[in-house]
Amino acid sequence: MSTLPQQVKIVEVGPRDGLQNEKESVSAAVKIELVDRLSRAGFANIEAASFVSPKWVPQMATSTEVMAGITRRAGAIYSALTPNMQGFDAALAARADEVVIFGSASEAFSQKNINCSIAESIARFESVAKAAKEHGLRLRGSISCAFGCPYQGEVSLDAVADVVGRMRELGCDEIDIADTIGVSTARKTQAVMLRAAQEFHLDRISGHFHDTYGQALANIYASLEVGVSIFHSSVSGLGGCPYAKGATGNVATEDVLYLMQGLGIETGIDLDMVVDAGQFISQHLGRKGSSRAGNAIAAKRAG
Ligand SMILES: CC(C)(COP(=O)([O-])OP(=O)([O-])OC[C@H]1O[C@@H](n2cnc3c(N)ncnc32)[C@H](O)[C@@H]1OP(=O)([O-])[O-])[C@@H](O)C(=O)NCCC(=O)NCCSC(=O)C[C@@](C)(O)CC(=O)[O-]
Repeated sequence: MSTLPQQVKIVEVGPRDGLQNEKESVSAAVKIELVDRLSRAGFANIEAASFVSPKWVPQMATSTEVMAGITRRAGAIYSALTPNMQGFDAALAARADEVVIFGSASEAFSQKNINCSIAESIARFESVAKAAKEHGLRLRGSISCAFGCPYQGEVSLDAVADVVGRMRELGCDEIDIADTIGVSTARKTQAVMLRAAQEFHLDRISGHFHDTYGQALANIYASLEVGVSIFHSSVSGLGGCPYAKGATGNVATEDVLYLMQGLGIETGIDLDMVVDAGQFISQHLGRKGSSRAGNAIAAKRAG
């Protein structure tokens, strides 16, 4: 049996990846309350904002207000997506601790999501990366469609490795390997992670899994087996990408925490408080949350 990491970092992406796809506008006050609840639950890293064009993703238009209103937990990292210098300047002004440049391993998705080719996106990210270093901000690179693309289908291991290498050259502190449309399965996940690890430090690679085909937890376990120790998840399983039709939410944080608890892997996060945060946002959105563990724990509490 392979040795699993003793502790992992869970990056909570619900306030950004989770909410960005909601059709009805969610007020800044609700987003702030959500981030604050997650901060109190113990997350060391929360993706709280996205400084993208409001014409492209209207739900994220309140990002400045959200960043100004949250109560920051000492030492925690609050991240924001920044596709270009306009986004970077806004993130800097909003006191983001980490900026996220987001590219793709698929040419077709790159065009749909950020309106440029992969090569153009890397050129655009250069100035963002340089500015992040100058201002002492952490820099994260996110690579969409590393396991498959809704527009072009297959994405090769070499295509993923190429973008990982480019993100490394830009000076990323962490690189996310994202299954945007949740199509991967366990062995494929391991192959992609191991290929990415030929280009970048394994302990700074994160797995970002959507649960569209119900494989996210299996993919996380498979990633643990090959030594990945950073995972993204979304409270209550919120989410989807506006430019990946049919993609469902990220893997639910409650489910990931329940898995880690069972495996005896330390996360530093209070599962009960995350369940409460999940109930809070689900009630606000007027629907039942999609975390299996979250719903089971809430039902057990209710007797
Ligand atoms: C990248 C652009 C801006 C290019 O969009 P563009 O139209 O090519 O950009 P442009 O430079 O020509 O600017 C057009 C307009 O957008 C404005 N603009 C330009 N930049 C900004 C900015 N930063 N903030 C606010 N406004 C901005 C700019 O000011 C201008 O406004 P106008 O003059 O027309 O009024 C656009 O394509 C965009 O915003 N895309 C964002 C798409 C997005 O947010 N997708 C979801 C996040 S990625 C994701 O979810 C995947 C991930 C990370 O979770 C991992 C995974 O699961 O795969």
